[in-house]
Amino acid sequence: MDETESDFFADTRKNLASVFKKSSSNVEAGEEHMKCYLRIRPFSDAETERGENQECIDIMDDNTILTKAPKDSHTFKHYAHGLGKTSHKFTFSRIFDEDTTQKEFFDDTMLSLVRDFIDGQNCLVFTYGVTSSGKTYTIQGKQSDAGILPRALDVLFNSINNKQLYGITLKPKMFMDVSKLNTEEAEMEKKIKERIMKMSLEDVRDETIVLSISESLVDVFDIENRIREETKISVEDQGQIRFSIWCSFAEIYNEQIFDLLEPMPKKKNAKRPVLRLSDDKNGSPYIKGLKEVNVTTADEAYKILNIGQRNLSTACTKLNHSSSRSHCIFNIKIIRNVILNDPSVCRLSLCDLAGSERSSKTLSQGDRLKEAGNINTSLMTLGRCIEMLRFNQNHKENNRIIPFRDSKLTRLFQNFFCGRGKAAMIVNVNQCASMFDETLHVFKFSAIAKQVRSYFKNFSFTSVSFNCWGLHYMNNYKYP
Ligand SMILES: Nc1ncnc2c1ncn2[C@@H]1O[C@H](COP(=O)(O)OP(=O)(O)OP(=O)(O)O)[C@@H](O)[C@H]1O
Repeated sequence: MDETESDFFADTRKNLASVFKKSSSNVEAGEEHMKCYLRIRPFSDAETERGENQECIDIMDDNTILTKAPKDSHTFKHYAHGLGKTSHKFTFSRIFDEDTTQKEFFDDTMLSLVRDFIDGQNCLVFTYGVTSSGKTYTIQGKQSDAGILPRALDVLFNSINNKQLYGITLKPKMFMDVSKLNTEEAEMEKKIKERIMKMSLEDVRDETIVLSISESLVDVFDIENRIREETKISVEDQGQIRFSIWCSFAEIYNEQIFDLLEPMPKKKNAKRPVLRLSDDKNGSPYIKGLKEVNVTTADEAYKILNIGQRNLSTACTKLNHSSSRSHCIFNIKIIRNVILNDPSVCRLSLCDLAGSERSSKTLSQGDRLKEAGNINTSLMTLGRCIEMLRFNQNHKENNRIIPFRDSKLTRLFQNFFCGRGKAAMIVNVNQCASMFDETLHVFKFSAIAKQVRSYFKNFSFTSVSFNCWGLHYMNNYKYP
């Protein structure tokens, strides 16, 4: 190659690299402590009547609370026997009191993550708290007052509205790969979507599992009348880009994974198909066979959420009639198709964890006890992973194995904790005196979690390769 030619290629490479860089993603690589938000829910009338308000939680400022053990709690009794303390101080990235509206909560916590997600970052948000503490209310909310998930969907579609990829030509696969679809495959995808969208209440009527439909979902199919989030994030600086959005919804129940977009089996005693975890070529775990549905509007995505919610198995416990006994993970994937570039994928996962209380509190028996045991196993594993992550970050020379593989939940979270995304935790609490000991556990868990640093990379930029005029660009990603 003579000098002029090599100059030409060098210039071309430079130009393309700048196009590539600009249009692929705006998110910088970095490191930050995992955001840990506390949301305190108001007392219900019944709780007030029962005398649950004993001023156990005192909000000192935007970041600090002081807990005071009520007289009937184990914590207080231990103290009376000379063990421990009656009051503890905890800090959070931000504390939201009982008067915080859904809109305020979304704007101050989730909106920046949605911005990162639209810019190409993988993000995980999970709620942690005892049963009836407001986890589902925070994620899903009500039709008239949406939680962070429907609002995130609105912001996403408001932002990419006129920049959607036409037709179903690409589909996400595995953790964050993408495949090209031929005409037949595209037709198949359309049919799968039509089938899912047609699912209605009738499909779950015969179900033998106890199903409890949350009050927030009574009018789920009156979607046109829902209140929408109007915020929009500009994508103009992302160059010539087209977006394609895909959703999936999974449930982990008794350490088994189910597709919430799979119709409930009609026959009595028929079992729901169990899905398995698999690793992609980068070692990233993903749920094999989980249906991913192409959605073109926020309303479609919202309908998917509600269809999945209807399929969700719930068990009645003494504490909360409609208490959710499973971990539910709603995934949104964006395929970013940039001119001169291979498509790339980023994902936002929102996980509504099962209640963190111990089984004795919920008077669980038999199957319910097994259920509660498994919930606690995965939450305990999550606790151990978070503790080990913190240990490893403070002992770089003496790293220990993080037990991600000990539960399905932690395997799925693994990527977000290991440099392939950002994670944020929402701690939900009620202020009931009778739940104080359990709530204190939640605070102690969050005290460790908030010390974990998340390393994140601009993954969509670093993992993409492209070919042009014989040039080949490939960036190998090294995990921190
Ligand atoms: N911030 C809030 N403002 C008003 N009501 C709330 C708030 N948070 C929760 N609630 C109400 O409290 C009750 C329990 O909330 P929710 O069902 O979200 O709890 P949960 O933590 O998801 O429980 P589970 O783990 O059993 O599913 C619901 O009736 C919900 O509407």
